[in-house]
Amino acid sequence: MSECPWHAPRDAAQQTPPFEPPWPRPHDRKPGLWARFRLGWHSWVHTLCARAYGMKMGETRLPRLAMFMVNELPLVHRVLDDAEGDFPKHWLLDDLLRPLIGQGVFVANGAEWQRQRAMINPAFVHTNMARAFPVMMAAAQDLVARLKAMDLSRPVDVDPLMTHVAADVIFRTLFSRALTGAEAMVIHRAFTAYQAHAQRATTLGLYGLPRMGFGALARRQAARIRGVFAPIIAARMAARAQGVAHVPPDLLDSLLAARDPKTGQGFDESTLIDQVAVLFLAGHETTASALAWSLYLLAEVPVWQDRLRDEMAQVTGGASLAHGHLRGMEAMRNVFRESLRLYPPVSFLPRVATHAIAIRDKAIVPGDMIVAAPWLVHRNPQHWALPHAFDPDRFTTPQGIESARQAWIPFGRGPRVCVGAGFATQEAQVVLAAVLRTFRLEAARPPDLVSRLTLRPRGGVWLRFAPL
Ligand code: HEM
Repeated sequence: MSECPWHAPRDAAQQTPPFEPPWPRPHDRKPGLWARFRLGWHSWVHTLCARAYGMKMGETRLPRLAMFMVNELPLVHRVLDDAEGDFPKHWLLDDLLRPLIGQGVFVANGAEWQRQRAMINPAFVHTNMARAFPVMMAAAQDLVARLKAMDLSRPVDVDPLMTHVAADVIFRTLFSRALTGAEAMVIHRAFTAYQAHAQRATTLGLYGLPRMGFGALARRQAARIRGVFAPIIAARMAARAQGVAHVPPDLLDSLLAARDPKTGQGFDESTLIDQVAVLFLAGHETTASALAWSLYLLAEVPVWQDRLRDEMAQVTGGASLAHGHLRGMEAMRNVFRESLRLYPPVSFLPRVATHAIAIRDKAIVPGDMIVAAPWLVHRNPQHWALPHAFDPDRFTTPQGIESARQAWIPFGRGPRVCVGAGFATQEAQVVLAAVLRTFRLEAARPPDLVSRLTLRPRGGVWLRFAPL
């Protein structure tokens, strides 16, 4: 049997030592309350000490909150798989996100969550893979055109470019039109500022301190983001009221047609904007971050760029990418998986205890926060060999496949698992393919990172692009 080039055994010269991309070095000892406040003001992963990465469960007491971090797999699974509703989403998420997404499906709990899901589930037909493929291709081609039009003699920050392409994909899926450059800029800037203000407002709240206007600043940025799509929704609702149908129907149409199975009621305008905001934000911010990190990792390890180009050539035979090719692009999927492992865009999943419960030796009381953190689970040496190293091939070994099943949770797991995982993976394949087929990448400098609502590069991801 001839050897498949992208499953070939690793070339020792190329892979040893494996590349270890930047991550915040942990503290030797758990920082004290004031140090945690100062560090957490910017980014929660910067508060972690070395022991946290291998611990089974940790406890942190803040003035307004007791927080338990679960890191042992059975506990992580118990919290996320929660069938009894013992661990619904924590109010902290609601606090962080309400100005942006109201009480949309991402933060709702219990019967209200079930009602919203029943209403919006039919709309997910628009995120069907074959249907979404041409939309993704069009957005990826526009990205390449934007790159070609730039001055490539200098390093380029791919962070806003990835926000643009990911927001463009979800915008086209929702509204059947491309996102403009001006809209993309508003969204990127406003969301970056929103994350900083919301994080500060919440941190102050957790320490029992006044919010010093950060809540109002966050609300202002949220209004700028919602202002991008509110007029589109209002116009579509007005047209519908006059009997003018949008052809062909898109995700927004399906949300407009959604009905509560019990009452037959649709969404009112403000709740509809909330749901659109959930899909828009959940659907692009995370994917944009994952794409920026994927490009950075590929830029640092050029041998992986070559492997992906070889894989594409093999699978497509040099033709343009078709939906049917994606299945065969396993190395590409593994690069994306590894990027999500190292830099999970949703780095912590906060839940709240609804009743008194003992976990290990901890007595948890109602209202305590229980966190499962993809950031820690993905870097726990008990689950992953060389956990801080970039090694997409780990997903092809029996041990890696088992780790992926148990300890790879970038999309969460259980009843609240991400509904867009397949969509995001396909989108990543399409965008990475379009970039790698056109350019050779080189990292200009290692990026810094910051973890707030999402884990993002700080100060941009600066790469050099050389046309192929
Ligand atoms: C790399 C990209 C993505 C990542 C890493 C990601 C991650 C996640 C995670 C971790 C959750 C669960 C949160 C929790 O348990 O607290 C989630 C939920 C969700 N995601 Fe994603 N997501 C991505 C892309 C998308 C896309 C493309 C869409 C839509 C097209 C989407 C829509 C949603 C929605 C609606 C929920 C809430 C589901 C519910 O609670 O019923 N996500 N996502």
